[in-house]
Amino acid sequence: MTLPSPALPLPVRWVPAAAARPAMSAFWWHWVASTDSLTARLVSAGQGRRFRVRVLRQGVGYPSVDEATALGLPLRRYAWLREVALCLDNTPWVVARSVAPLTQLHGQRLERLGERSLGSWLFQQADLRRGPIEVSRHAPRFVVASGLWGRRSCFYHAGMSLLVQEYFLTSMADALEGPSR
Ligand SMILES: C=C(O[C@@H]1C=C(C(=O)O)C=C[C@H]1O)C(=O)O
Repeated sequence: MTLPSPALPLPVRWVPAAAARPAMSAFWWHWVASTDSLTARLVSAGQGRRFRVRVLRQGVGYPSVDEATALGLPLRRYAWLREVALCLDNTPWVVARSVAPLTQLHGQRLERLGERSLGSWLFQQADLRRGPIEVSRHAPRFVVASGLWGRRSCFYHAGMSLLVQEYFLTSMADALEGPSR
């Protein structure tokens, strides 16, 4: 019998936010279920700490199976991928990975964002729609730091869909004196 290679990542299991709520403190529910800009919320919660988007990785690649499924994209189709750490005073509070099918970009040069927040651009788009928020307790592959809750949702703008996954780190709970769940 051949065992699956340990190098193959397990797919991350996502559930609707409401299904995760009983296991979540009110503190984290407030962060996880919010549908406005996380960037804006972090700036405000930072209380004068300097907010910075640190780009960890950006470019063209293949989405994972669960990412492709969330976007309704056939497997092995190229996408634009962006992984960032959202930092306050240089401490990462959230890590995020965004995935957009290449064929839907219609000339949008998202790499030009650089260290500007994707959220601050997205939330300026008048036609922006956001799909339902899903939650996971399992750290996705792109997260190396220890985290508490992950969430994801798709944004839709000008014929483009963009899956945004955000993982809240223990450093954020520590800084805000929030609970660990
Ligand atoms: C979607 C938002 O944008 C945030 C900023 C990101 C970036 O710059 O890559 C990625 C995900 C989000 O955490 C938001 O602010 O709500």
